[in-house]
Amino acid sequence: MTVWVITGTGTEVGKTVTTAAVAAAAVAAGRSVAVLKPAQTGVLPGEPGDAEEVARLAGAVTAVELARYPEPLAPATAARRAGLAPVRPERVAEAAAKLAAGHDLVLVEGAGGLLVRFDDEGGTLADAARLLGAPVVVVASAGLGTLNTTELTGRELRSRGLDLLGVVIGSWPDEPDLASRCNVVDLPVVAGAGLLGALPAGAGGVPVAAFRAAAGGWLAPELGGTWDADGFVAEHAGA
Ligand SMILES: Nc1ncnc2c1ncn2[C@@H]1O[C@H](COP(=O)(O)OP(=O)(O)OP(=O)(O)O)[C@@H](O)[C@H]1O
Ligand SMILES: C[C@H](N)[C@H](N)CCCCCC(=O)O
Ligand SMILES: [Mg+2]
Repeated sequence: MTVWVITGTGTEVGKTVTTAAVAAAAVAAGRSVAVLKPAQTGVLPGEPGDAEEVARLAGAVTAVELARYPEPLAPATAARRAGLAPVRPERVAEAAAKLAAGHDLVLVEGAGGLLVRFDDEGGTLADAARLLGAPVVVVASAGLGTLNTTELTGRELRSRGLDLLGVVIGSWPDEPDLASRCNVVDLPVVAGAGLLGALPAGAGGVPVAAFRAAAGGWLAPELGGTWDADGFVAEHAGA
């Protein structure tokens, strides 16, 4: 039973669509998969959250959300303002471990970036990853600005004794600019870990059959796919 924590260099970088691609590749390989979204914010009761979006895109996965809060804010802030109980890292770890007992692969998607707080005591996804002893995948943006946020995230993971599996570019543009093309070389260097995939921009919006058929081609073997980092860099690295 494997647990991977999926964080990002921020919000809207492509964590959900990357989680869905990893789940889809695992399901295609005959593995049982669960996705856990500890704290979903910015959605109302009845609206689909990230866990449901992963299930929609990836197919037969167990989708679990521990709490949801109406305002599109950090979970700690949203919980406080809603007068609702926050999610604690200990509960996240407990829920993930329980899912791991019944699934080959458990994917835990954070909210926003690594240090976004679940609660007002400073509990974060990093604390849950530590409790689980689970490695972490960082989803990063492609363009200018990503080197700083990726290096900061990698340094924080290592300072906490967490294992950084690697970096996935959550949305690779159709027409990558110079910074994006240079970043494919520099991202693994500043992260101190390999580039493990690149999802094409808009991947979350393709028909699900196409998503499931293509997902493995966006991810490196370390994440269950066939994507070749060296070939991608050779094709796109900035001239
Ligand atoms: N089905 C879709 N169709 C088109 N665009 C989408 C779709 N799903 C996501 N996106 C876009 O892709 C980008 C990344 O969204 P995504 O939900 O993956 O971010 P995230 O990192 O998971 O954010 P969060 O911190 O809220 O979990 C956003 O700009 C979003 O609007
Ligand atoms: C609402 C958004 N889609 C995410 N669910 C929460 C992102 C919190 C980011 C907090 C911050 O880093 O400022
Ligand atoms: Mg998400």
